[in-house]
Amino acid sequence: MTDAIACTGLAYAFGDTRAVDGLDLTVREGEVFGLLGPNGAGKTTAIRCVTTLLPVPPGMVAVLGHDAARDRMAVRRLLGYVPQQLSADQGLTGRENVSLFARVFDVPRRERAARVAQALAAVDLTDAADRLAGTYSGGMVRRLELAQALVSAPRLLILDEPTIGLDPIARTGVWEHITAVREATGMTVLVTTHYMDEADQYCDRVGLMHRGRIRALGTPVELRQGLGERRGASATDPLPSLEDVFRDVAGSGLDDTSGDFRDVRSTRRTAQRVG
Ligand SMILES: Nc1ncnc2c1ncn2[C@@H]1O[C@H](COP(=O)(O)OP(=O)(O)OP(=O)(O)O)[C@@H](O)[C@H]1O
Repeated sequence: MTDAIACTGLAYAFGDTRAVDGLDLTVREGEVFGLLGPNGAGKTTAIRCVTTLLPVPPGMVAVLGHDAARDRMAVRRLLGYVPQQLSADQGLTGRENVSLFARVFDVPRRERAARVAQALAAVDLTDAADRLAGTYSGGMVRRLELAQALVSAPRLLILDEPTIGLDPIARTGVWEHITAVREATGMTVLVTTHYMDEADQYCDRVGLMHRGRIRALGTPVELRQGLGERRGASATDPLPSLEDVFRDVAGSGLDDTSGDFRDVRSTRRTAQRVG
């Protein structure tokens, strides 16, 4: 089976900052894969390389068998992307927002209305579809963005911190919709999150990224058992949490020196606008 994403020695630098530094990563078709890591680990940069928004040399990134450098348009057609920054226009209704994406992604004119309605229904926004997005709650806005990404029926859905700034109930709502769409369509989902409990509950596999590379990879249970064994825990001891694994891998990455001004500013701005 072709992998949904294959990154081989992926590297990307902003000046002297090596944001992604030799990333090897395979995401299998049909799985929900969580990319975790402290602020500044390189998650968003890696995602932007996969989505072709940042240019990479041939051979570093393939999406469903298409090289991101050689076959950029094919890659773009296969994926739906919900960035950290909000992409919905608050002056348009939910339906208008999704229709705009349908046009941009060349959904055939005859099918457009039905596909827009289907995408809105998939995220439970049918009743609110004709209200201005500016009147939506934070959770509804995130679901609307999910509908925008789904309307082109992508085979790979990429979500950068889809639940940031949401309350626990809205977070659960977003995840339940992601899970339901994945089950209905079999699409692959790559998601970044800082919420370890979400990764533990909803991701089939997770990769912990630190300083531009994957430092641990596996199912949440495998990673938690692995840490338990390294600590010499007995079979009856409770498993360490995914957060313990994260601290073990990222170590100093979780102290006050992780990330920089830009990271804090962008995270706050996103959280404020969603919340
Ligand atoms: N446009 C840019 N210009 C300069 N440096 C950048 C730019 N984008 C990212 N960086 C730097 O690259 C590194 C990786 O950033 P990136 O946003 O990929 O991390 P991240 O893991 O997504 O972080 P977060 O969890 O805060 O979103 C950081 O040191 C960041 O400051």
